[in-house]
Amino acid sequence: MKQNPYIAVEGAIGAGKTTLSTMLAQRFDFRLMKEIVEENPFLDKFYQNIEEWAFQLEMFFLCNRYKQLGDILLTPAGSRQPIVSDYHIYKNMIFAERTLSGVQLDKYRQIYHLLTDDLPKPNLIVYIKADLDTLLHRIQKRGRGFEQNFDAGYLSQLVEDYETAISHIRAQEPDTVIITIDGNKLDFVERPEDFEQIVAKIKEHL
Ligand SMILES: Nc1ncnc2c1ncn2[C@@H]1O[C@H](COP(=O)(O)OP(=O)(O)O)[C@@H](O)[C@H]1O
Ligand SMILES: Nc1nc2c(ncn2[C@H]2C[C@H](O)[C@@H](COP(=O)(O)O)O2)c(=O)[nH]1
Repeated sequence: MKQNPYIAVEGAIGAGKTTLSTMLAQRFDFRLMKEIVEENPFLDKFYQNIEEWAFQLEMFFLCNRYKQLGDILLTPAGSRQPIVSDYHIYKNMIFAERTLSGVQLDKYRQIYHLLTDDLPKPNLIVYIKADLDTLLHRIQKRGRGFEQNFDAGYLSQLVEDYETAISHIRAQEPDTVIITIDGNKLDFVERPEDFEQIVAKIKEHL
């Protein structure tokens, strides 16, 4: 990856994406793209009734991510700052395939492809792979009101969905480097040496 570095950090809810991407942006002096969570008007309602609110929520995430990425990525490549983002655009499909069905999913898929097919993709993905217990613990630690009493079944399905999605990206985007890190063992928050290990792996591809 010599030109236009664009790193996306991915992993299931609570894996540490925002934390790690913030640390990486600081370390490499890259532009940080963080998704909007607290101002999302549908998340609270969604967790109270997934079926009722899923379409509005998925569309909101899709439009926000498209706007945020498009504003930055659809500028001439030469003038673009290196980027680290706490999501990959495909995250939309991971969630939508889980929360939507029937006509709504069909329409969502069409809109997703229309909006995102021409967006430049990251050249490097850091995939934080963590098991259910670790994720539940971190979601609790984060302490967002709407995520308390989190449905372990939903999260467990998402953990599997992420595995499938990473395999899909590996097949569809063969030029993308994917670095998988063990989110159960590596504690980049508390142990500087763990963070340095991740930085060193990324540097091999910069
Ligand atoms: N490797 C880690 N070790 C310990 N705590 C972590 C680690 N990564 C994240 N955390 C903590 O877990 C919570 C969720 O992290 P966050 O970055 O918000 O995850 P995500 O963006 O993937 O949902 C935060 O409170 C964060 O400080
Ligand atoms: N149904 C969806 N939920 C989403 C999506 N993106 C994020 N989220 C939820 C999951 C968390 O409760 C919260 C923050 O996400 P993190 O992955 O940063 O923990 O928002 C989505 O596309 N669909």
